[in-house]
Amino acid sequence: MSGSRVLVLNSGSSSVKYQLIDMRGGSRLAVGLVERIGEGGGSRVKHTPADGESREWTGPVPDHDAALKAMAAELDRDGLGLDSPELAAIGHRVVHGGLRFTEPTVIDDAVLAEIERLIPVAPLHNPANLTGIRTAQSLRPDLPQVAVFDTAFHTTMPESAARYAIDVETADAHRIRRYGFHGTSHAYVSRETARLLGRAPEDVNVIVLHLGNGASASAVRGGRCVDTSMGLTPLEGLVMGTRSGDMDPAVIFHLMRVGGMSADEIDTLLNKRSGLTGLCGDNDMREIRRRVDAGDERAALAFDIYIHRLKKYIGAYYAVLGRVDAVAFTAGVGENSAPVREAALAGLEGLGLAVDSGLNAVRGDAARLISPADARVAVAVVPTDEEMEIATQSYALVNEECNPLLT
Ligand SMILES: Nc1ncnc2c1ncn2[C@@H]1O[C@H](COP(=O)(O)OP(=O)(O)O)[C@@H](O)[C@H]1O
Ligand SMILES: CC(=O)OP(=O)(O)O
Ligand SMILES: [Mg+2]
Repeated sequence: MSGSRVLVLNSGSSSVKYQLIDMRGGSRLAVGLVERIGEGGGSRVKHTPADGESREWTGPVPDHDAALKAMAAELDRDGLGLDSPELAAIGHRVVHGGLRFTEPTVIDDAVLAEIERLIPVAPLHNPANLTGIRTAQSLRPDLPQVAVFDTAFHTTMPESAARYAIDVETADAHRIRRYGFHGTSHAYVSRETARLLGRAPEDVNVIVLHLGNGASASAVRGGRCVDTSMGLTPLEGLVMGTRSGDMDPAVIFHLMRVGGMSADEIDTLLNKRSGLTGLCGDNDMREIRRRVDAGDERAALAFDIYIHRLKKYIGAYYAVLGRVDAVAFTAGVGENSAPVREAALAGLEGLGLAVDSGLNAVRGDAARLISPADARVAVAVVPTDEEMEIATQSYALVNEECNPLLT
């Protein structure tokens, strides 16, 4: 293998994020985002080459295939086209890998079929991931395509955390268990937190709070995940932008029997019209905080419900781990919202958890501590970098596959 560049694709339900990374030195040659895919003329493309101005346009991007072609055209304009011999691999974030995929995997027809089979348990994500892979294959059929699975990091969870307390035969027949998601981020952030503390990951217990549009918490003991808040699908756990997180499953029967709703309608309700959006009409934490500060009661209640759930998980994972060295906040909300971080830990001084309000208010892109100097448990803001992690894992895998001494 001669090339040293990896293109990373993170295809979501209505967006594609991409980065072209040179693995010699780890520099990002281009970073881009196609969002609001399929929303008529309202799609937006933003492309930033490392050595040039950002380009931004809005216009029709009808589907994920078109989004990837728009990305390819933007890369071409910078002389970074997909036909470059410098490209060593394309790395794809794939959300659901079931139990089969515990490691990054070179994609072949059997891998594609398995990702497709898992669509019912990741209906918002796996279809977009598949389109990303198929379009990338059509653009560069000769290049290794690598899948890096959100579920992989969580496969170390013990059965006591991974199983639901339902009839074992029924669960096994349908492979119903807790898989967990955002694993690439939880792995990266827990490792970076150990580095920030100047300790080996094997010696550190961390509660990672990945708070983006989708949100999940995990308990990481010595670098291995022992529990996480998402389950069979990315619907369980924390209150999210548009997803409900935990609730009594009987709500679903009630909505069917008494509310006359179909399974598909309830699926849409819980995945797309719930969470912060369902509670107050907004899913963006910036807007919610603006409304809270202006005295909006619905936004204030939505914020309180979000924080209450988060605090419950922090307490639960404290108990699961027994000893906690650090709590790490990451992703869009975790990295940027000082009010969320402060409220989530308020009143937990008895657990050794506290936030220094001066440090918490400082903005920045680097991993940093926000707990008081004498705190028993470190509290950190650790920006996640799923793309670099996917690129690193993909590049390592294709190099390994090319090394005759290793095969
Ligand atoms: N400056 C900010 N302050 C508060 N929240 C923010 C800020 N910037 C982004 N966010 C939140 O982060 C969310 C997006 O997080 P991100 O991790 O990018 O999500 P995803 O990867 O799921 O698209 C937004 O919906 C918004 O709620
Ligand atoms: C798994 C998941 O919820 O991903 P995202 O946060 O990208 O929607
Ligand atoms: Mg994300």
